[in-house]
Order: sequence, then structure tokens, then C-alpha cells
Amino acid sequence: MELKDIVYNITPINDDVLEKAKEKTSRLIMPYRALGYVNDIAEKLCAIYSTLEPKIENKGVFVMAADHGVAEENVSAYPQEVTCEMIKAFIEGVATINALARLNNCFTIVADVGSLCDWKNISNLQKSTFIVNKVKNGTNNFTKQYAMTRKEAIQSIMIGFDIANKYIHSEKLNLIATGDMGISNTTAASAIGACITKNEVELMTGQGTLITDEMLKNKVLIIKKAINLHKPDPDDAIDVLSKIGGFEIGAIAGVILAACYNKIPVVIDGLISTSAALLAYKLNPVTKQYMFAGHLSKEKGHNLMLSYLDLKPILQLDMRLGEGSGAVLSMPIIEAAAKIITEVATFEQAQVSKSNL
Ligand SMILES: O=C(O)c1ccc[n+]([C@@H]2O[C@H](COP(=O)([O-])O)[C@@H](O)[C@H]2O)c1
Ligand SMILES: Cc1cc2nc[nH]c2cc1C
Repeated sequence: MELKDIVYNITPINDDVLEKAKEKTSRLIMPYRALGYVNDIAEKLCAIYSTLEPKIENKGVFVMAADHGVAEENVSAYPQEVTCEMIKAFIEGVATINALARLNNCFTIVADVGSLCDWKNISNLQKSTFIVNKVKNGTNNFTKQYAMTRKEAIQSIMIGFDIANKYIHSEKLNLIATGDMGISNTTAASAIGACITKNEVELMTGQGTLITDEMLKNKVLIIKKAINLHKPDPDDAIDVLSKIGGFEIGAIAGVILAACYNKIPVVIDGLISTSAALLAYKLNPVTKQYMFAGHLSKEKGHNLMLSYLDLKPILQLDMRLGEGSGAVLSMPIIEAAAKIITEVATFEQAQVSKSNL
């Protein structure tokens, strides 16, 4: 299948069921919409699955990893080797995302879609499903040249789509989360955010892994330089991804497309995953109907990205880790929403008196 066929075949959620779900919420034995945003989440689930009795069956998180040429511009607090070291930690099941995924019974898929790692001596302590399908060993430094070619940009999206599409079917996943790993990827994510949302680079750029104020000034300049040099077209997601993106960001956009294509909800993690969500949205605005924002990252710019997508974060815990951590942590709330609209009785069924007003 080609990317354009996938994008073309993403269709809106069921508006008719959405209206019926709202009506169902009003009949549940609680004061009118007493569960606030949890009621909204439940109704969106109904519209996505096209049922008034949604049930979360199996959950999965897709952690996409890659390296970035822009790392040579001193934009991260950590050395580039951490990308490979953390992928190893994911494989061995000792990272934050592994602990959270175990807690929530969430199948974990880790994919190297473009790191600098050499996997000859791969650990035999594999605790996660691990896939190596690299576009290339790291992107180009986008302050000097395009991060990747258009062909590579499409390839990165297709790699993410194919991986997610495969595991959605084999593991019967009906709720998935996105995650990322890649040293310096907040530089790419902020650049994409500034370009697509058309906000000032200063408003979209934060400290990532906690760089100094001086490094942050340089990071802002680097992003401005790249945008001025390449002039990515905000309405052409492939142009944006190829000029200032990253392979894992493309792959996450592909994971999001796979969720939409299969009509299942996708929980978006922090800044990096949301930059991929912006790309998916630009490919087809309908994709936003399948998205939940797991949390509001502490990273500057994330709020503006979520506002652009009109997504309200489920959690706000000042987290800024990535890996899919915020998305997986929010999954129990989404499951709770499904249980409530499916299991709670109506006033008529439970013979509870209705409001006098
Ligand atoms: O998800 C977020 O909002 C987030 C915010 C800041 C940092 N991160 C993670 O930190 C890494 C990128 O940070 P940096 O400073 O190297 O650009 C990358 O692996 C991300 O997953 C993630
Ligand atoms: C240690 C470490 C773990 C991470 N997980 C996601 N991004 C990360 C960045 C660093 C530096």
C-alpha cells in the first residue's frame, strides 16, 4: 500500500453515535455530566468504535527511536550515545516506559527506525518486541542540509504505519499509544511545531533534557536558521518532515495513521509525539478525531501544539520524559471512561429519581 492510499482511506468517526453517546451520558445515574472530561472521552470512544458499549481489549505502545544530525549543534544536555543506550534499556525492560507498560498491561513494541546503533551484539535479555527497520543511520544536520529526502520522509512514515498495522492485528490492539526516543529530537519537534502552528520559535522551544539558558538561546537560533534556509511549506507535511524532521517523528506519524486507518484511538505522548500528530493532521485533518492527548508536557511549546490540534490533555504532571510515558500513564483514565459509559445504569434501569429542574 502507498501512503496516499492510506491517507485517502481514513474516514471520520461516527457522528451519529457521538450524538447518541451524549444522550446516553445524560441518562446515566449521576448528576448531569458529573464526570466532566471523562464523559467527553467516553463519547469520543463510542464515536471511534461506532458503539455505545466501548470496551478496551488490548493496549499497545509503540516507541520509535532514531538519531539526529542536528545533535552536533550542541542542543541537548546528553551525548548522542544515549539514544542507543536507552533503546537497550527498553529492550531489557528496565526503562520508565517498561515499568508503566507492565503496570497497565500494555504490549510494548520498540523500533529502531534510524539510530546510529550497531545491533550486531544485540542483548539476549529481550523483554520487549524489538524491530530494526532503519531508514538510515541518523538524519542530516538540518542547519546545513535537508534532514532527509522526500523519499526517506515517506519511507519513515510507512515504516511506522507497517509496524503498527501489523501489531494492531496480531495482538488485537484496540488502544495504542505513541512514544519516542532520540537525543536532540526536541529541536526537530519544536522546529516542526513552529513551522506548522506558525508561532514564534521562541514560544515553541524549550530546554528538552534540561539544557542551560545559553544553550537554549543557541537552540532557538539553530531552529530559526533551519526554517529560514529551507522554508518548509507548512501545508505539506512531507516537505516539513524531510527538511526539519526526524525518522522517529515520521514513524510516529505512521503509527497514528495506522490507528486512524484501523479505527482505533491513539494516545499521543509529549512534544515529540505531538509534532508527529501535527504532521498526521496535515496529511489528513480527520486523524485528529482519533487522537487523545495523554498529558501536557512540561516542555515549552507543547501547549500551543495541542491548542492547534484542539486537543485537551488528560494529565498534567509536569512530566517531560517522552518514551510514551505520559500516554501510557493516561490509559487507565481512558479505560475508566469506556467502563463507565458501558456499565453504569440509566435512571430508568436503576429506578433512580431524575433531577427536578
Ligand atoms: O515528550 C516530551 O515532551 C519530551 C520533552 C523533553 C525531552 N524528551 C525526551 O528527551 C530526548 C530529547 O531531548 P533533547 O534535549 O536531547 O532534545 C528524547 O529522547 C525525548 O524523548 C521528551
Ligand atoms: C536518560 C534519558 C532517558 C530518556 N528517555 C527519553 N528520553 C531520554 C533522554 C535521556 C537523557
